[in-house]
Amino acid sequence: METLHGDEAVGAASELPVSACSRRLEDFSPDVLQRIADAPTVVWRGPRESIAAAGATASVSADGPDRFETVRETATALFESLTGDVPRPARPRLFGGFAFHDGARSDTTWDGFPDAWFVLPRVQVTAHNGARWLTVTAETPDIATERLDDWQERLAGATDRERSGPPGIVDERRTPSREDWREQIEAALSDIRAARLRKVVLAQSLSVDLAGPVSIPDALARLDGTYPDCYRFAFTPGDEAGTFFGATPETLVSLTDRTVRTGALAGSTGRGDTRNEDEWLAEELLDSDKDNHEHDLVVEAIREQLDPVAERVTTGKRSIRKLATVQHLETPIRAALDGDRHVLELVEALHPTPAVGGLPPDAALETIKSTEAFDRGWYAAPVGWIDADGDGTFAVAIRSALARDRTATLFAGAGIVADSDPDREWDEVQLKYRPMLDELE
Ligand SMILES: C=C(O[C@@H]1C=C(C(=O)O)C=C[C@H]1O)C(=O)O
Repeated sequence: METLHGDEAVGAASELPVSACSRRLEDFSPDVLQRIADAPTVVWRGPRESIAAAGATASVSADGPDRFETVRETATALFESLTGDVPRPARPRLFGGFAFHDGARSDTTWDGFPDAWFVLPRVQVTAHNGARWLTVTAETPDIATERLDDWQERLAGATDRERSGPPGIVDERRTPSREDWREQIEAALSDIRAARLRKVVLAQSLSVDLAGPVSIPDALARLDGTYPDCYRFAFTPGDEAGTFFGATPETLVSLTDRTVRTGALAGSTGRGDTRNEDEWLAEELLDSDKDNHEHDLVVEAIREQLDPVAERVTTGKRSIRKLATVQHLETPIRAALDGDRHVLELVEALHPTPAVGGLPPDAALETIKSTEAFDRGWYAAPVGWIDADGDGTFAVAIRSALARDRTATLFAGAGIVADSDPDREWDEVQLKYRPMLDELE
């Protein structure tokens, strides 16, 4: 495996010949690869396609503020040296993600997850529109063909097994405590009143000890059922790193050719126990000045980032996005770009949107860093894929957890604006833990 780091990455990648080949597969269970492959592994499931991948023909990691550019340049060089004819849905892609902050780490929770890490998998299984493909990459066409035969056999030979349930939680630690949270929110509110901030998204972390290890394939299978229109993802960069997984409703950006799909998702309430209560909560959210303000800031910021690179930016109708435990205000945003751009240029411009960061961006990031007593790592940061055309899809990695051995760390946050109430925001964060907690307890 070729591991490329920082500045060396671009030169090394362009010298690396890579061959890809692919074959249609008959029926097999989509989570087989995850169960039988060693790290690194990746799972990426969107509403329209489902991908599992393993091994590394090449990988790139980068640190610091240049991490987007390093990955973009390395990816471009790597794809230039890629040969082989593969049907579009099965095309080889680089999968990976970024850390939320570009500064130094404040603890060891995220060891094994660089500030940026992307992998060109050796083996990739793609399900799209009812068809399945096995794609492999290798240093030479001969090795690729051998690998294709080998993996086809291994996948066909894997037997089904019983699914396990959630492992169960034996202990938990919350950061911050409820009291500290109140103080943090009050401090943010006073910055908002003093006009130093307009909005800041403050997060919490919940570390749990488990009665046993989590089965990520089984957790994802359950998340598929509960969150079919979310991005379900799992990244395991190495043996020791653990797995960062989740089911996020939030698209950061999806680029196909010159068409950008994104959206604002901000402003939250719970789900009702009855249909009437649920509708009442939705109406209240649609009418809430506080939530509409919180949401407007996100729409405005995304439009502002896209305007300089777009011929046209269009904003759709604001509506309610209902998820199993929360409902959000959502506005779809589309843009037609004024020229060819790499998806990572857009990722860099958009991350973090005020849905997970705040406004003004620098003041909000400083507040987050000085307030949160844990490292966000990859939480609320971009995760997704890039292809040879520079297209790709990135989601915002919320509703997520980092699982390692018999522990897991969950993360969730809430947007603080004038009129936010610390106790309501606390409750909102607890609802946002639910998707991951339900997989653990
Ligand atoms: C920050 C999170 O969610 C974000 C914050 C929201 C809000 O404050 O209303 C809603 C959706 C997300 O954009 C999270 O789930 O951790």
